[in-house]
Amino acid sequence: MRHIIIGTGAVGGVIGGLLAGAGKDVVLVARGRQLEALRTGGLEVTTAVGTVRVHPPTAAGPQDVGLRPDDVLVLAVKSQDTAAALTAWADRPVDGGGTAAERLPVVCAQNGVDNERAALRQFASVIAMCVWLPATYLEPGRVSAGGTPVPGVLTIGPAAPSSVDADLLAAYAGDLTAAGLRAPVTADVMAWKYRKLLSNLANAVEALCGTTRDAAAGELAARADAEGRAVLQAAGIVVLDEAVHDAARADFMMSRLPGQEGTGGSSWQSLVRGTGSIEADHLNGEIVLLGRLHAVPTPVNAVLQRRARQAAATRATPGSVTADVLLRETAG
Ligand SMILES: NC(=O)C1=CN([C@@H]2O[C@H](COP(=O)(O)OP(=O)(O)OC[C@H]3O[C@@H](n4cnc5c(N)ncnc54)[C@H](OP(=O)(O)O)[C@@H]3O)[C@@H](O)[C@H]2O)C=CC1
Ligand SMILES: CC(C)(CO)C(=O)C(=O)O
Repeated sequence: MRHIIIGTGAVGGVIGGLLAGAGKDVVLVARGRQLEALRTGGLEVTTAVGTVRVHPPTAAGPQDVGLRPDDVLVLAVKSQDTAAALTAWADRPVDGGGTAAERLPVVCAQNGVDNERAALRQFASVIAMCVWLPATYLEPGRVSAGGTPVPGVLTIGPAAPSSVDADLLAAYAGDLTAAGLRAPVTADVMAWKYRKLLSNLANAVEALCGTTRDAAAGELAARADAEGRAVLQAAGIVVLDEAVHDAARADFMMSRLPGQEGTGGSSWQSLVRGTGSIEADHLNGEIVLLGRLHAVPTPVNAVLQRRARQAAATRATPGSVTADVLLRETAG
């Protein structure tokens, strides 16, 4: 099996780097300064276990890769970049005949719940991954993950019934496990991802306010979560049972590494890097969309979605607005 990591940022870098460090066949797809750094110095991955530096082959896009029947396409771009990435890879020929969309599995190593739907529109075989991996893009060529006792827990399963061969899923989980990650396989992975979506509603709070830890930011995050739960219930969507969620998380700490305590999650990192876009349309925006479809008001997620999008577009840094201001806006 060869792992083609499409989007070698924080999550893609950690997963691809650990796989390469374990001797697995990996191709790192990246762009800009990250691609230059990977080509000149390789990729450094630091976890609580230690640091590895790996030098797998790199690619700027599908034009640089001769696809093989044993390839797995691992989508690790932010959700707003999913459609472009899928379209770029879908119609590429695979050795022996057929296209990537017909023959190769896609793994959505992403937050949110709409990447799988986008992938299933084009690819026949889609693996969903619930990513518990506190990963940081430190600088070009360097990433880290602070989870303990393993860097991350990556729960995987078919994104749609019968869309994934069971042997392939087991082999993929085996490679992740060999890389030092935990990779439980489950038939109800989308229920795990909807539960994770609820946690990720606070990503925008952290990015906008710089923290989720003070009282007002905590209240904002709690209200976003309550709206999310009401919407998912109204939509009849199955969310992972809280007891199962807590048990699965019991011995796993989503910590940051020493010296990186001041860093934040993926949306916070988007603002710090000034990438100009943020994932809120696919996180808080998913709740807003479902709220509209099922007539459940979502004022808190709507404010977070709009404010996060504006903050990214104006290159605002984390902490540009207080939670009190946002709470007042949600009141109308
Ligand atoms: N970071 C974390 O701790 C966690 C993140 N996640 C989820 O994982 C996903 C990835 O997040 P994260 O790793 O933080 O994001 P990053 O922004 O760190 O990494 C994504 C990378 O993909 C690159 N990219 C985008 N489009 C393409 C493309 N078409 N071809 C090649 N490279 C591309 C980006 O380049 P550029 O910078 O130029 O845009 C960037 O380097 C998101 O869904 C996120 O929510 C889930 C759990 C934890
Ligand atoms: C849970 C968390 C915050 C881990 O970093 C995450 O999923 C993210 O950064 O998007």
